[in-house]
Amino acid sequence: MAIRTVTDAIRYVGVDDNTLALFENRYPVQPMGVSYNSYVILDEKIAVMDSVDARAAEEWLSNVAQVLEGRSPDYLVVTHMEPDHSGSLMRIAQEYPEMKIVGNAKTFTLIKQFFGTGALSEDRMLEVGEGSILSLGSHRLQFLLAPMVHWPEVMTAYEETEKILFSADAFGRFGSLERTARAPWVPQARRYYYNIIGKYGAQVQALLKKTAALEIQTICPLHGPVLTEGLEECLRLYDLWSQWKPEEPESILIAHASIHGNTAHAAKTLKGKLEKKGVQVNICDLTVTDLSYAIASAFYCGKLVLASSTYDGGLFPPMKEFLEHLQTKGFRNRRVGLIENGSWAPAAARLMRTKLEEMKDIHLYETVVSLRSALNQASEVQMDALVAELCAE
Ligand SMILES: Cc1cc2nc3c(=O)[nH]c(=O)nc-3n(C[C@H](O)[C@H](O)[C@H](O)COP(=O)(O)O)c2cc1C
Repeated sequence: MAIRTVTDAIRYVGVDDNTLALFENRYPVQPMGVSYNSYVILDEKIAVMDSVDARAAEEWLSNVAQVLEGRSPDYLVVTHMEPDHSGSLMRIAQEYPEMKIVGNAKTFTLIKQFFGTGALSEDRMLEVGEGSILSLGSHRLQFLLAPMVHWPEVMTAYEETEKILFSADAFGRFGSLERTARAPWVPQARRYYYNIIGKYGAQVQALLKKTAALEIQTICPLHGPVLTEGLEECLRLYDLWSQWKPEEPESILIAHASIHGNTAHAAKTLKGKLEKKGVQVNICDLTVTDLSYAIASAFYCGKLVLASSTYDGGLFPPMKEFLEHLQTKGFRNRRVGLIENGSWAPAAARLMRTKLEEMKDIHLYETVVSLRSALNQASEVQMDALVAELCAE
């Protein structure tokens, strides 16, 4: 039971999931867990804001019932239909047969796709659109559509009286409320943003333009803590991230994928040389680091050095996957240096370049460090030239 008070009239009834291994069956969420957030607005009319993953249905329904104290909700607002927020929709719909489901036209299409055309009777569907108002009494929800942030039917709701933005997945972060109560918002919000929403920067920008006109005192996202402090910083970062701008333009991430360790050694040597010049350097071993963390680190820095072994005439798979994931998430607007290794026919630099050339606004440094098995005098000269280029701008 994790009922929390957002304001006198608004309660958090979401559920922590501390046992899920992979969010979206892909992104590790251990040991921090994840929360499926849901809120109840108590007024003359009662609105439940979103449901939760089916894994958490029982606990959520019990939380909702406790807050309702015998009343029935009038509305379930569905900000989007992704199953981690809609998996319990039919359960609550059955529990409270008078309750209407509030969504936009696309929401109802998806409800029919997920649950069948006859799952909800037409008279239970209350369709809203851009700017629609749902009055609950002293609370009024104004709907702002946010298509493709990051599903087509996403909408947010601004509660005008208490100046609360129910932001759907925007401003969410990994980490259950219990386990990450004192953790800073930014690191897991960044990893969540770039991996889950990152591709849709233009659509996030469109949403930010709409919210800029609102006075927002609280943001209630669908994962992670309710945001009441430091909102300006959260909004600033979302503005930056959604334009694919680095947080630290001068910082360098060295990401390496090495089979037997020689390429990794070269990457570490480069790190040492750069640090001697006073540069802030992060290093990431792609063979042991989960992609979602590597992606977040790459977007954080303005400069990236990729170091990869050649593998059967191709890229060593951890580097290949990293580049593909970067591309999917819209990686752009960065300066990139290359280190390749190959014992008989190195091809990694050419292959990395080809992939990077498919991305927008990538500036490749002229010097390529090409190793034949291990770093030697000749390749170290190349490395020093790359260091000079990396430090020149
Ligand atoms: C399965 C396998 C395939 C490889 N394929 C190539 C290749 O196609 N071309 C090449 O030049 N080197 C190839 N290599 C050699 C690697 O690139 C070699 O490990 C590298 O030169 C040394 O760097 P490392 O210690 O970082 O792995 C291959 C090595 C392995 C184990």
